[in-house]
Amino acid sequence: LWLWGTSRTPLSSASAGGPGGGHFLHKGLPPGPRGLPFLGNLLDLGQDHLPSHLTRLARRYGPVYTLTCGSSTLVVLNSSDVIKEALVRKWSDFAGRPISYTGSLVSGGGRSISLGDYSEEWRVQRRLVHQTLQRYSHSSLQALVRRQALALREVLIGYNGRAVDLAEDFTVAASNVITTLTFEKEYGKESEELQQLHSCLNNIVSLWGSPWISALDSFPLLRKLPNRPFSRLLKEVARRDDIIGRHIKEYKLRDNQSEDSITSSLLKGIEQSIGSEDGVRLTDTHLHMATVDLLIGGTETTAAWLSWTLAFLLHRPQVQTQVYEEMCGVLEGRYPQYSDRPRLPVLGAVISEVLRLRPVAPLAVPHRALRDSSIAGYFIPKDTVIIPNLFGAHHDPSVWSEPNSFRPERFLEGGGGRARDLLAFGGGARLCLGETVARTELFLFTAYLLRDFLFLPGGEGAGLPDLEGEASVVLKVKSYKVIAVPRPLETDLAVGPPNQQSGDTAL
Ligand code: HEM
Repeated sequence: LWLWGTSRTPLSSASAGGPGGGHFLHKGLPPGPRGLPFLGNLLDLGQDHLPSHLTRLARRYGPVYTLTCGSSTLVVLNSSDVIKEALVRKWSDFAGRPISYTGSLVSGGGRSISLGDYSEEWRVQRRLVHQTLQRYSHSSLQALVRRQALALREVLIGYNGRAVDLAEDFTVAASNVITTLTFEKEYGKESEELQQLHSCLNNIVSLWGSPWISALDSFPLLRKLPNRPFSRLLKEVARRDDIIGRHIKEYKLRDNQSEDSITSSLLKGIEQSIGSEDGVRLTDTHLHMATVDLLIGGTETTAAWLSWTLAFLLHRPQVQTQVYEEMCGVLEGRYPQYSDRPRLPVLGAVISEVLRLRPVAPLAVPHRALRDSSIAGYFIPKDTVIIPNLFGAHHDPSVWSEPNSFRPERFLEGGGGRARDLLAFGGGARLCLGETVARTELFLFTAYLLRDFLFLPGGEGAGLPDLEGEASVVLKVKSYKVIAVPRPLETDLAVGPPNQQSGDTAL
């Protein structure tokens, strides 16, 4: 069950009909599966792998359908056409976030970028962070990611060919990119400070996806009953605020603050907004919550994507060889730079295909209709919650041939895959704020890893990773082990991974 927030959409009496035998909820709203009295479609929304379940419902009810849950009305979008119509073409109608009781408690009263509703204050906060990220991307981002990629290389060499789960190492690498961006701090894997920060942020994300907490938004009466997961969530939020508050305080006291860090840029923005006449006044809470946004949005996502990439490459080792050979041919022994992308199309195709098959934020973040509007000709009343099912759009058989197979070649010339139908970062006013950072990381981390190591399934008789994964707010691969064999420095193209499996991997 996801956090939908509360929609105030009026529900009129239901009447049977609509494609796939769905029922109509509100004059003009898209039809959808019939729900239970009072509970609505709670059972659908409580499914284990929700993105897959919503995708299956789309086969029956079409690319746009309605679900209800308590007092919430949700419209689920399942194709790239309808998602682009709502998020990009009609962005100003659908740029809101659900008004949510629990969301407000975890986001400093809605002052975070990801959960804050669309407002002038939100726009200024988002613009400041975006501008700083763009400036940083032009100046220091590559060097920062390269440093982390080389640190990761040392960690992998230290494993000495042992079978290991790399998920935590990927988290440390991605997290160091963000902590450097925000308050110029890097950590080792053993750092207690880092462990505390991560356990706290991870707990918040997993509790946030828990049905016991989502239910508080859809069924307000439940707020009066004791709720242990909710009490834990509030405790973790207090711990998070304490840790981040301490970091910001330390940063403010430092003499040598970089002009480019998000914190110094936001501090300047706050100062300026205090004297400005446009009525927008940013506060320390905006700075605090923007830091939380970047840490939560920028760590587990990138780390999960790296784990997915290795998992798929273990299933199709010949693709790993192709990427390696391509780099050997183009780079002549040097490490890649971001500007090498056009000359490394196979690597680019792998990145796109993993983003397609496993968009790590599979249902994006719920949107809210700011006014009455329409999608695909259906009437969408103000305050309806909109769920962009990116996972569903990326598995749409009318757009992607063999949608369940890992086939990077579809993104090579003549392969038929259209990058414009990829929506892993969302779109419009709520487009992922860290897309540039993420794309630099995906490219450089993957290129460095595949240039320096041959990855093999972990240990004698080890099976290949499970590719279904576990879907919560972030879509993660189940834990698996891998062996990283260092490549010879002088590239030997004759040596590639053993051909364990040929042909496409049907997932
Ligand atoms: C593979 C990596 C990533 C993917 C696939 C991804 C995807 C997404 C998606 C789908 C959304 C929701 C868009 C919507 O609401 O329609 C989002 C929002 C966001 N992402 Fe990312 N993301 C990634 C990495 C990052 C990184 C590295 C950062 C930070 C540096 C970041 C920061 C954010 C923030 C702050 C938002 C909220 C934007 C808003 O509400 O205006 N993400 N991301």
